[in-house]
Amino acid sequence: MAQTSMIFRLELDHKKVSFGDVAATISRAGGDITSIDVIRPGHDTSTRDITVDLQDNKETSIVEALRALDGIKVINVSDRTFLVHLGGKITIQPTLPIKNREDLSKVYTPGVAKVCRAIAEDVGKAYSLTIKRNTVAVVTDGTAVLGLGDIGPYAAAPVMEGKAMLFKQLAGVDAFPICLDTKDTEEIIRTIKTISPIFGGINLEDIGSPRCFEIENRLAAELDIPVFHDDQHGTAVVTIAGLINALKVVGKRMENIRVVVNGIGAAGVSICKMLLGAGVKHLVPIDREGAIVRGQAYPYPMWQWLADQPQVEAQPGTLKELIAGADVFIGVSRAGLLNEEDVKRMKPGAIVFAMANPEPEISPEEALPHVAVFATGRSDYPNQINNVLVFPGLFRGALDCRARHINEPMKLAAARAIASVVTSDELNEHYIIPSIFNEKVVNYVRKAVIEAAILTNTARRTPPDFR
Ligand SMILES: NC(=O)C1=CN([C@@H]2O[C@H](COP(=O)(O)OP(=O)(O)OC[C@H]3O[C@@H](n4cnc5c(N)ncnc54)[C@H](O)[C@@H]3O)[C@@H](O)[C@H]2O)C=CC1
Ligand SMILES: CC(=O)C(=O)O
Ligand SMILES: [Mg+2]
Repeated sequence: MAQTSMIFRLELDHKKVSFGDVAATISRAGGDITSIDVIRPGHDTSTRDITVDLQDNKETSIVEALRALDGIKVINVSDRTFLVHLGGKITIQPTLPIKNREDLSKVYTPGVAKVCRAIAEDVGKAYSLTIKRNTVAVVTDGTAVLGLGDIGPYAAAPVMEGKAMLFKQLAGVDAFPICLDTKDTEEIIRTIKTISPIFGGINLEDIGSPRCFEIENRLAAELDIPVFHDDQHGTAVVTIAGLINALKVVGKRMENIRVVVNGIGAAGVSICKMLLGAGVKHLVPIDREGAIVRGQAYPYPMWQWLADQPQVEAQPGTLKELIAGADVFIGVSRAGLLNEEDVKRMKPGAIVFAMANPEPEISPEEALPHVAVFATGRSDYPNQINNVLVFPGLFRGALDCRARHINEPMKLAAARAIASVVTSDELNEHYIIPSIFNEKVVNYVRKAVIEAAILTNTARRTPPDFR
């Protein structure tokens, strides 16, 4: 259950109730008071805002317990998570003020016309004379939002705004959320192509599989700016980074481990591909109907591709059956699919990455006593394996060198760069992956991505610090 923070605005009648009673009541009902603000002091009554950390499901019991106290009026309850979303989370700022007519005639008509003509003569100038060189579209159709599923384009917006904030804060990239009200593959491709002139890159987000594969492949082939489906490749890159370091902790090698990947959708397919590229020889991909088995026929091209790989096991079975004897479990599926009995049957030195968001495949409380390394996609536990470690630095690098594409060598370089941020002195089972607030991450990823882009001839420009 997720931890949240609420503000309870209370009016206290001092003749009937003390603040000590209020604090004890909140604590008994499962809340942890983190701050108190006096909104209206008074001799007989006072109004206070009490900020409380609590489990998501405890709000009602705290309100009921407070209402049951004589002398307390609950005026308002606000969820701090909702408060930070009021009015949205990003804005657009001009780069210079328009103070007088002269400024106006330069940034807008008539002066702007000669800049327009210059770009019309040479569209490459869009990179130097418009926002294109630093702007990325974060595009979704709202069909696979976190692990919440098909919640639609309006409900997807807070996630896309969050990604845009992270792009800006972590890497200085201007990202704009675009939530499309269509699930039609052709319409999505056409729309993204149509809006692409102003963007230097396209970050596809939370588009359900299998449509996401065709959308990304077609756009990458038809556009000359990088197109990157974050849930596929961002997730795969950060997973490989985490695995490189987790294997060092348990003293195992890629070639010898048996890896179960559960959820062969957008993230799962790309993770499986990168695992094979990284040298894994025993792979068990599993979806709802059980294992994807070597030699069988499947309706989706990506599943068929997996079934044709020699490293994929030929053994059918369910997740519960096939997790026995695994060295590594990687979950990019749904909440709560495993229990402690399942992870107990893994090999000694087990590594579990339960990455479904917002709730993992198994809770840390259940898994931790039985596994050597445990990670989730969440920010409130150690070892956060989340694609936020990837997309800011990766796009920073791709934009800075004007990469045409984001290719496999660039992704592998990014994974190794993220892993290398954790030094051998720092590495331990609770610290296999750096924090997103570690300032080295974006710089290391950017550098590695630019080097790989230059080496693979996909860079169209050498940034000044690489000359
Ligand atoms: N930590 C991170 O950075 C990331 C985590 N994720 C999480 O991974 C999950 C999947 O995301 P996507 O791949 O984008 O979604 P998706 O919808 O493309 O794929 C999900 C896959 O899981 C399968 N699945 C559903 N229930 C299952 C079950 N009981 N057993 C086995 N497979 C099952 C579905 O059939 C589908 O193939 C979500 O919870 C998402 O939040 C995704 C991207 C990044
Ligand atoms: C982190 C992310 O992109 C997801 O859970 O979908
Ligand atoms: Mg996502």
